This record gives sequence, C-alpha cells and structure tokens, in this order.
Amino acid sequence: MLEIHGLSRHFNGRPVLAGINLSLSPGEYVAIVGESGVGKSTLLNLIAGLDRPDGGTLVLDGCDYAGLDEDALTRLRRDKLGFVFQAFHVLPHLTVRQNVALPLWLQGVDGDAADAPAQQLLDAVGLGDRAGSWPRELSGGEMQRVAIARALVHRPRLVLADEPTGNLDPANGARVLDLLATRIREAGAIGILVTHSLEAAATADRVLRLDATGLHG
Ligand SMILES: Nc1ncnc2c1ncn2[C@@H]1O[C@H](COP(=O)(O)OP(=O)(O)OP(=O)(O)O)[C@@H](O)[C@H]1O
Repeated sequence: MLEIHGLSRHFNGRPVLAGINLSLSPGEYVAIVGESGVGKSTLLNLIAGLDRPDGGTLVLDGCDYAGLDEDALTRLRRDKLGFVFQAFHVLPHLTVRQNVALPLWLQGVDGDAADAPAQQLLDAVGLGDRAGSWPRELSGGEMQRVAIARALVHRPRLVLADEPTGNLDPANGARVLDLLATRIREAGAIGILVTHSLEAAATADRVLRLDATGLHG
C-alpha cells in the first residue's frame, strides 16, 4: 500500500507540488498525465526516495519515509522499487544481461538464479539475442528496453516509470507497456506510469491528472 498525504515540494521558494494526496493498493496501476513542468518527475523522485519533500507524508507498506535515513532509503529502493527514468542509467562496463541482473545481485542473488530471470525479461522485451552485447552497441530504444527489463527483474512491490516508451517505435512501445501492465498485475505490485501519451496512459487501470491544484482522478 502506498499512502501519500499533503505532499509538497518547493524549489527556490517556488511551489511545484502542493498538497498531493494519493492512495494505491497492491495490484493498482495508474498513469499520471499533466502539462510539462507541472511536477510529474518531481513527484516520482519523491516516491522513489531520491528527493525529500518539504511537507506531507509518504508511507509504503507501513513504512514512513520520514523515519528513514539515506541508507534505509537505499535499501527500500533496492528491495521494493523498480524504476525506469528518462535517463536510462545503464552501466557501460556491464553486458546487457549483467545490467538486467544487477538488482538481483544487489539482493544477494547471483549465478544462474540471476541469469535466468534476466534472460527471461530480455526475451520479453525482444532483446534475448543481445544479452552478451555491451550497452554502447545498442540503440537508444534498445537501451530503454534494457532499463525496463532491469526495473522488473526483481519483482518489485512498486514500479515507477517516467516516459518509458519515449524512444520507442509504436510496436516496441506497445510491447513494453503491455509487459509493464502484465507484470504489475501478475505480481500484485503498485505501478505508476508518467507519460504525455494518452494512448500509453490508457494501458493503466486509471488516469490521474496533475495540475497546480493537485492530483485529480
Ligand atoms: N532540482 C531542481 N531545482 C530547481 N527546480 C527544479 C528542480 N527539479 C525540478 N525543478 C522544477 O520543477 C518544475 C517541475 O519539474 P518536473 O521535471 O517535475 O516536471 P514534469 O511535469 O515532469 O515535466 P515534463 O513533462 O516536462 O517532464 C519545473 O519547473 C522544474 O524546473
């Protein structure tokens, strides 16, 4: 369960988010849309624990972020979160399969136990035959699919995706959105998709609009 109450964030005295409320149960997958600059990525960064709010509360599975120090937030991200951000953060010195297996390694799972699910996810995003490639050998869209496979490999409780299909052609975009929705529903995870595409947003269970007055269902 993700519970957000009265969340606010200012930058240089300028309010970006004010009084955001959102409550999501396991298995719920929502899309957040809204004008450029309204604060969608800021909200995802707060939910990911990569940034701290100026006010309000964030509680995931009973755990209040306010009580967590940086180490505890890092553990929360490692154990419970999968995220695909606009910058892919694919590591250049690891192969494609190693990049996807990384979240499992960080949980102490390695060898075949990490390689097999990593390969399965790569197959699912259409990159099964590129497992041994290096990131520099991939196109932007292929790299984005690696990032999506990596975000899902450890079956996270909370999946955050910021424009995950921004670099993809329609067929691969549809495939990735379908994979995201299927994985979230099958795992009973919570999913939040930030997108400008109403077509992409329609693949979630419901669409929320963020504007200066808050989130609207
Ligand atoms: N670290 C920061 N310091 C100062 N201002 C910031 C910072 N991060 C975000 N902002 C500002 O907060 C506002 C919201 O940015 P954010 O990236 O959350 O918007 P967005 O809704 O995701 O936009 P887009 O749809 O264009 O990606 C913007 O005006 C941005 O300039």
